[in-house]
Amino acid sequence: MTMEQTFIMIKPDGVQRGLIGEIIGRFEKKGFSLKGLKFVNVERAFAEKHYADLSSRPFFGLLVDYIISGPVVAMVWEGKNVVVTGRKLIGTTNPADSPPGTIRGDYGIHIRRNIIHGSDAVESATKEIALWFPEGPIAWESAIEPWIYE
Ligand SMILES: Nc1ncnc2c1ncn2[C@@H]1O[C@H](COP(=O)(O)OP(=O)(O)OP(=O)(O)O)[C@@H](O)[C@H]1O
Repeated sequence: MTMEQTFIMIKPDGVQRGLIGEIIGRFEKKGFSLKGLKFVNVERAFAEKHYADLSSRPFFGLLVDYIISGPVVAMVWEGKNVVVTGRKLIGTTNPADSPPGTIRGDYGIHIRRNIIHGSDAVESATKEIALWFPEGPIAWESAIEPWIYE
């Protein structure tokens, strides 16, 4: 069975605040499967490419400054409806509108420092995974899959 994949990034504030384990734990405990993981510092040009769709927005420069301000955790997660469900685990862009129980609702306050990124559609997930993981995700099958899906 080919499963949907999404690109998830723990932003520099999430790393600095010690939320890596918490965030990975939420995706893991939900039943999603980790298919790629790297801890990296990104260069300005790379961050601009990742956020190219937002280049005309007034906050673009500060967004790029923020993303390159410290290391990030780049991940590929796999599972049924992982793009949409992953965004639900994350919450809405502004943490103030994000209910408790979501990652941004539980841990964020400021609209830019919202801890985590998740692809917003299957097509952007494919693009972002190719950008961040040109070598391709890791192919493996989790032994607990039969306990998560029927
Ligand atoms: N009005 C704003 N002011 C400042 N920063 C913003 C604003 N809107 C968005 N951002 C920042 O830019 C990022 C990308 O914005 P986008 O509209 O794609 O939101 P998102 O899809 O919820 O977030 P992401 O793409 O990071 O998952 C946001 O996560 C946030 O860090």
